[in-house]
Amino acid sequence: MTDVQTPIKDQLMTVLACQGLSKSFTQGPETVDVLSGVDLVVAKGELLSIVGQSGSGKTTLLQLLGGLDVPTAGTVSVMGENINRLSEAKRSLLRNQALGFVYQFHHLLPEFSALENAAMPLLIRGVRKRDALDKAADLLNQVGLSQRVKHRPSALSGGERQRVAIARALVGEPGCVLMDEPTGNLDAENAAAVQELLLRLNADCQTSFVIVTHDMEMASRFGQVYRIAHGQLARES
Ligand SMILES: Nc1ncnc2c1ncn2[C@@H]1O[C@H](COP(=O)(O)OP(=O)(O)OP(=O)(O)O)[C@@H](O)[C@H]1O
Repeated sequence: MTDVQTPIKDQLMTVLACQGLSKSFTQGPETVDVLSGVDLVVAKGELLSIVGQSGSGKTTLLQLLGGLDVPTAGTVSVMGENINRLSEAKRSLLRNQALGFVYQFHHLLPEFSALENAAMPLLIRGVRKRDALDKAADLLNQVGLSQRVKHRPSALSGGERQRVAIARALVGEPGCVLMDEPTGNLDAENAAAVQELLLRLNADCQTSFVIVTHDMEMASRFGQVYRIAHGQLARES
């Protein structure tokens, strides 16, 4: 289903969009309005970073954009499909094919190796195991983990686990990758290598990136900077 309010040209170019997105959390007698009517359009090949104070709603927005949480109001569309109107099975398929994720908790599968974890989106998609593992090995190499492919998550450091999650997010060549503090746990050298990899993929494959970061230097390298404050998302001038 396509969004009838969006012109055809924009639909073709838009990989991810939200309109009037609101989210409130209720705990006991208190309701907190975290997001209040957020609009965002991510075009194919666009690099975009989101900054804001701790607790301002950055992670909440990424969760909603990735279809991992349900908005109180508003819509999220991925490749023109309103994800909250899809069945769970169709939403999972669309997420697998169109999006990559690096969230703060990396959700690596503990019983699988780094290589298998990184290959997981392709294995789920039904890609031949040998091809999936080869592609995953290439990405792990690019994030500096070629010596750790057989390790399980429990035998990896926090930064290494983060890099496995980055390889997993990129392995399926999604149209758009959502990243929550992707270099937060990394030393300067590895953070720089990851940034270069993301920028290269953006240039070579037209991958779009939405990156939440506290690092203003990284934000400024990642295209347009948006700031969340008081439930609103605004472009930094
Ligand atoms: N499941 C939940 N139930 C209740 N409140 C929640 C829930 N998830 C988030 N919140 C609240 O929503 C607000 C925004 O949280 P969020 O994690 O999106 O902030 P953030 O900008 O990502 O912060 P940080 O930079 O510290 O990671 C916070 O005040 C948080 O307490």
